[in-house]
Amino acid sequence: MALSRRKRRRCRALLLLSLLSLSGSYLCYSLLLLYGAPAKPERNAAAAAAALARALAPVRAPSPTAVPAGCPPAAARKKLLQKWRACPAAAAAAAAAALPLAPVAPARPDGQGSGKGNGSWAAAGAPRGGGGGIAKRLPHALIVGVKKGGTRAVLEFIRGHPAVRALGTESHFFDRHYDRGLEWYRRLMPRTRESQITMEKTPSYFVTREAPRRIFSMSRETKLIVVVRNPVTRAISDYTQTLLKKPDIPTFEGLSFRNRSRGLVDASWSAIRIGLYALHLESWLQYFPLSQIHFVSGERLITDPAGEMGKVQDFLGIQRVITDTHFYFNKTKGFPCLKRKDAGSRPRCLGKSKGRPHVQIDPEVIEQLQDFYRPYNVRFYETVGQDFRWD
Ligand SMILES: Nc1ncnc2c1ncn2[C@@H]1O[C@H](COP(=O)(O)OS(=O)(=O)O)[C@@H](OP(=O)(O)O)[C@H]1O
Repeated sequence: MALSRRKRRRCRALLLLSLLSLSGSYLCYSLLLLYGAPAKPERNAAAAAAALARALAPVRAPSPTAVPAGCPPAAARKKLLQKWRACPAAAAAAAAAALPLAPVAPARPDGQGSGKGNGSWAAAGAPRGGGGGIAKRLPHALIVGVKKGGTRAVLEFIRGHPAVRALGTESHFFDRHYDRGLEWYRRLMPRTRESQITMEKTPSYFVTREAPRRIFSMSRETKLIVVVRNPVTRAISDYTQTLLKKPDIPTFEGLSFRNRSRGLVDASWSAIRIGLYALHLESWLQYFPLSQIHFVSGERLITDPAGEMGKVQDFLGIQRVITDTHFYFNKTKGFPCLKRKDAGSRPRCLGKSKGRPHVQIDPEVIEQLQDFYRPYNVRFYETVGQDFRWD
């Protein structure tokens, strides 16, 4: 009798155990079904391609249908831009939703990258190569453009931050030297602690078709900075530089137009082509969400360097260390310069090739080019959710 009671107890225990294991398996399967559903990257990629094609096809006559869901359509350009400013989160969300791969950096409320000081850099983007101590690491953030936008100023200003180390020269890895391999690239970098950000700037990346894919394959977490400037002023700056190197080149007007009287602009000339920001941005948005790209206004960088650099620091997720106290306006140069660090050191202005006088251009030519760029600019403002006021 006592034995059969023991047997019964054992049976009950066994029954209980089987029930528990069955419930456990059921719970696991439910969780798998709930969260583990495989993504459909091909469909997302196709949707991204379609969304981008829709957004960029009517470059000459921007259509309000390009406004993402959540932002009411508007007919007038000004209104359209106001709407975008009113719902930047929707703009960022639409851009992110159209992308083939999920964004890594958390979106800021203004749709411009990660939140201010949101934890250590290492947490936001693990350094690659070299372990935890002082080592050369692949860049976490890149200034990818644009040529003559003010990229040197941004790099020189940000490298004054103790959490940033930057390569001083342009490596041209992702456009000219990609075949040398990532290890070659890494070796070019300055040594950093794990908590520091490694940066590099090469402005030609922005217009290099393969650059977004290559940078993405280095790390999808790479933060991208683009310094943009009125495309007409940028083109004149670019031309001024070329003219100094090759004084025999044709005039700016001659290179800008295929037929000036008919207003046919030659967009195959690189000085003009680089300024078609909306078109170049298309390639980047196929790989990176808008929240991972920060746009610096080249104009505000001159009038309010601390303000623009504050936003760059927020984007990088580092403390606002570079502030008003770091800058002074150098009247002789006509540009902001970095203050002396101590009484013995010299104030630091950028070199002679930065902020030089431009070649004089006929105001009518400037107006024609402004007209040419206007729809591209509008498309660019719409895509990034910011009005750079180049008109
Ligand atoms: N603080 C300060 N000092 C000097 N220059 C400044 C500064 N901030 C922005 N800029 C503008 O930077 C323009 C050069 O842009 P980049 O550095 O991107 O040129 S480059 O592509 O690396 O050649 C340069 O263009 P130009 O004025 O045409 O020379 C400047 O207008």
